Amino acid sequence: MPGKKIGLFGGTFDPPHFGHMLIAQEALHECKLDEIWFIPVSTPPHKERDVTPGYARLEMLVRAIEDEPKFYVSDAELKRSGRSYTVDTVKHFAETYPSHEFFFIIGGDMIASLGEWKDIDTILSLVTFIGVDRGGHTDASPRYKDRVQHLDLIQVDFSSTKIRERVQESKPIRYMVPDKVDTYIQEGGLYGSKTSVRTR
Ligand SMILES: Nc1ncnc2c1ncn2[C@@H]1O[C@H](COP(=O)(O)OP(=O)(O)OP(=O)(O)O)[C@@H](O)[C@H]1O
Ligand SMILES: O=C(O)c1ccc[n+]([C@@H]2O[C@H](COP(=O)([O-])O)[C@@H](O)[C@H]2O)c1
Repeated sequence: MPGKKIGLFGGTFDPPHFGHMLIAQEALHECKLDEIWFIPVSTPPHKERDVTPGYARLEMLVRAIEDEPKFYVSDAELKRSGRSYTVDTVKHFAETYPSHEFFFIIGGDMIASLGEWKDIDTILSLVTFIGVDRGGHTDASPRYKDRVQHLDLIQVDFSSTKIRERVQESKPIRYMVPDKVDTYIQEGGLYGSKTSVRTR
């Protein structure tokens, strides 16, 4: 298989939103990547709250990327039990696809915490980070600066937290998430949504 430039995009995606999609598209274009692989975590390494079951987050991602031929979803982390450490994931992909070049996309809020990631030196030997501005957080510690490529994007102040809150408050989330994700949330009663079954 000829070598490709792959942007790995790990996240909780609870739910996926247009902030995620915009970042993925911009990284693809600006960094001249061939594909983006979205990787939903099984259990987030640094978040303590309960997350929506993996199968539902995976299904939302599959629906979100359906029309974009260069976007893929990987269930590599969902298939592993325990916390989803990035080092295990990038080792798995580097071994499985030795001719590919891997990048790992992260929001600005995560860049500053790279020093706390499990086995960060191994990760840095296998991927280059693509860091995207988010609410003014952008700086990597000097130790990792030359391994993080910065992408200056239109900033979208969306978060999954905000979307979950809006659903809970019965506020619309249209134009914040892909329509198919919105439908999945409403039909499945996710995040406390009151299902709007159209019967009279
Ligand atoms: N609007 C955004 N701008 C820049 N980066 C983002 C944005 N939303 C998410 N990201 C980044 O995408 C990755 C996955 O994010 P995640 O799935 O945890 O979404 P989130 O919106 O941060 O979720 P939550 O609000 O539940 O913490 C992380 O690296 C995060 O920093
Ligand atoms: O491996 C780690 O130590 C580590 C620590 C914090 C975050 N990550 C990864 O960063 C990605 C975004 O995380 P999150 O919590 O914002 O969804 C996701 O793929 C996590 O597995 C990884």
